[in-house]
Amino acid sequence: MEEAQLLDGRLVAEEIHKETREAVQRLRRKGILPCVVFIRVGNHPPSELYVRMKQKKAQEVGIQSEVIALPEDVTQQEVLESLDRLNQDPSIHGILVQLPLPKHLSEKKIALAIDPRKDIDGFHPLNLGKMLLGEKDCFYPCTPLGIQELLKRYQIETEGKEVVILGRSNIVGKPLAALFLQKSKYANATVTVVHSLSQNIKEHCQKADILVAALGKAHFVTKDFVKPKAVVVDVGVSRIADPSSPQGFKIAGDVDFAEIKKIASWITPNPGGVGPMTIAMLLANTVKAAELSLGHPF
Ligand SMILES: Nc1nc2c(c(=O)[nH]1)N[C@@H](CN(C=O)c1ccc(C(=O)N[C@@H](CCC(=O)O)C(=O)O)cc1)CN2
Ligand SMILES: [Mg+2]
Repeated sequence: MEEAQLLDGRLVAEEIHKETREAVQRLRRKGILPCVVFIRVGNHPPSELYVRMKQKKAQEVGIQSEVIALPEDVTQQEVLESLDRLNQDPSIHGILVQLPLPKHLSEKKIALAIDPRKDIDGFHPLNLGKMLLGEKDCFYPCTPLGIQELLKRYQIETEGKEVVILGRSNIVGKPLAALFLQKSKYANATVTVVHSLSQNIKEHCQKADILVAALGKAHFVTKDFVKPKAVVVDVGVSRIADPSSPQGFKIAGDVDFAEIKKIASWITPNPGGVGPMTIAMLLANTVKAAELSLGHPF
């Protein structure tokens, strides 16, 4: 059997960044300079890396950005005060608080404190609710949006397909299920969400035409989970020990790529699949926020 073709997230993300750069130029001609603020709390090396990556890409597409690095022991009140100030500032279009947060901070209260019109992560309950209803004048979470966009750019149809999602996180599994259920192009799927308390996990996965692994367990999905010719999307990232690498670790996806690429029809590499798409959609959402600030309230 032929090997799976790659769903190249890096390549597609670059295409999207190019479109974003053009949109930024159009906004600049109208006197709007899109601007995003990234808030990071404490010292969490992966978060530091992801925020740096976001900032670098923002700069490349012409979006102004600022990072606010708050100490590990910042209080909930101080975070809320920073958000309040950013909400009030009309020169700022997008606000993002990098997750995960230290235990003493409430992700829920923080998501709720971001003005939904600046919530480029799409984590505010208003945006999540609107997404569930299929509204468009809102923000969808970037990883689910990136997965759908990746399938779209490779013209992989989802209509009527069995989509199985492994993992029910608030930032990937749950919103992705809502997205694929919509009555729209690159949705209209039959969606199953499988999680740690599900029974017969492997059997559910074996039925998938499109299998999305988002549980964060290195190489959990082995080839016996995958139907021949299925489309496999690998979201999870784990850092696993690797004495041969200078950092002492390497990135491992949820999927056993080497084995599954022999039976799938399409597969995302990891790294180089969903991750870059997440950042591309984030900057696209930032442009959307700047466009909405031109006077389309929601
Ligand atoms: N506020 C948010 N927090 C988090 C989100 C999010 O969407 N909003 N998602 C993840 C982390 N994340 C973005 O923030 C993210 C993770 C990974 C990548 C990425 O491009 N990874 C590279 C590999 C990089 C490496 O580790 O060496 C890849 O997949 O190729 C982008 C974004 C949790 N927090
Ligand atoms: Mg889970």
